[in-house]
Amino acid sequence: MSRAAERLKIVLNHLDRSPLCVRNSSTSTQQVVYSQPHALRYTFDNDILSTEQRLSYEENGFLVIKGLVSEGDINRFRVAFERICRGEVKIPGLIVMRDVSIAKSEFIPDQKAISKLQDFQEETELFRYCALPQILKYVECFTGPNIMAMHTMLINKPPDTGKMTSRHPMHQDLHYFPFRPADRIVCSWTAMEKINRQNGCLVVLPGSHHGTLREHDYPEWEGGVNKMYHGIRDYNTNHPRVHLEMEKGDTVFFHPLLIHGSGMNQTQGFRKAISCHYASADCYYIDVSKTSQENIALEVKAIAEKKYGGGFITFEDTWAIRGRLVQGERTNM
Ligand SMILES: CCCCCCCCCCCCCCCCCCCC(=O)SCCNC(=O)CCNC(=O)[C@H](O)C(C)(C)COP(=O)(O)OP(=O)(O)OC[C@H]1O[C@@H](n2cnc3c(N)ncnc32)[C@H](O)[C@@H]1OP(=O)(O)O
Ligand SMILES: Nc1ncnc2c1ncn2[C@@H]1O[C@H](COP(=O)(O)OP(=O)(O)OP(=O)(O)O)[C@@H](O)[C@H]1O
Ligand SMILES: O=C(O)CCC(=O)C(=O)O
Ligand SMILES: [Fe+2]
Ligand SMILES: [Mg+2]
Repeated sequence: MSRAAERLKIVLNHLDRSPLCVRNSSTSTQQVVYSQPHALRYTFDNDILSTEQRLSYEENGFLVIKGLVSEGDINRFRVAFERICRGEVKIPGLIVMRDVSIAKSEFIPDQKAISKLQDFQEETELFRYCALPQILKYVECFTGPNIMAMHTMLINKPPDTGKMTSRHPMHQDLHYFPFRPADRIVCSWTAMEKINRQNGCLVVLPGSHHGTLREHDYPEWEGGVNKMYHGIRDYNTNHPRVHLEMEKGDTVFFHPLLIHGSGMNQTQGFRKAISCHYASADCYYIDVSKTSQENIALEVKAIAEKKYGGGFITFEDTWAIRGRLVQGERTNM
């Protein structure tokens, strides 16, 4: 092999790209096949993940860590959530969502049932979740050392009213994000109680993160769909599914292209989970106009304008305003 080809091999090897084809100057095109294990593009090696865990995330697009968040912390998040439900605190930027079947009904037992809190970055107690050292340790394996908490949620999936509106359609979270690269974004999602098929656990399509971002829109569901619950219309229903049944404190980290959703809550309890989407602060914003993300960008812009007035806020701005640095330096986002 020529010196240049040798160097190219070293550089590309460093960039984790294999196998590759290089032109050998002296003879014809030749195939260079590496003998090292398959290149890892989704994770960094910082001594937290075992090789098995790295390979599993690379292959499946998610990783469950058992018992990562303590009972004490979860109980504190629950107390903070209930104070918000009772209207005892006013948090700037917080969005309180009710299930559409309740919001649109005149005959409801509990007017106050809250299905989701969104954007709790200004609520100190809940936001503590996003900065828990044991969570950030894992997040760093996916994002690298400069970490932004971009989106926060506490999901309180209500008992289904019979209209199946407690379901969350199959989707990719990247649909909502005007920043890239996707591989430097990760969601952490922690069960605040035992979560199983009965109360509507997460359902994932392992390996679907290897695909591209798909078109999303409201599903055609008879009983109605919650605002912004877009789904993928034509995902492969034969793709193997995994139901992530989890115990209180178990945490799943997953890639923003992983196709996932959650089932109907067939119990009488409110199924609770807390989550944060992180991105490397080195990510960059993209303009999503005229892409498949334009539909969600217009919806989010409309909500921001209704809340804050204007006409000057871009979809990217709505993210830059909400994002908070949780580790390292705010280099770009
Ligand atoms: C500067 C920063 C600005 C930031 C703006 C932020 C905008 C929100 C960003 C959301 C981005 C999501 C990113 C997620 C990334 C991860 C992927 C997660 C996927 C999701 O979970 S997306 C689902 C979450 N969706 C939302 O939170 C939607 C945002 N919420 C809302 O728009 C409002 O809360 C809502 C739902 C419209 C309720 O508004 P409100 O005005 O408070 O409620 P009213 O009771 O007055 O009802 C008005 C009107 O809306 C109907 N309604 C109420 N609830 C729902 C519902 N859940 N689904 C559908 N429709 C609903 C209600 O019946 C009324 O209808 P009318 O026909 O009577 O007018
Ligand atoms: N406004 C609300 N909207 C949605 N869920 C709520 C609201 N207030 C409380 N919750 C949640 O609903 C669930 C049931 O609350 P509820 O007050 O009925 O019972 P509890 O607090 O578990 O027990 P207790 O009977 O001692 O009050 C709890 O998990 C609570 O976190
Ligand atoms: O049902 C849930 O808890 C998670 C739903 C979800 O995937 C999301 O909000 O992005
Ligand atoms: Fe999601
Ligand atoms: Mg109570």
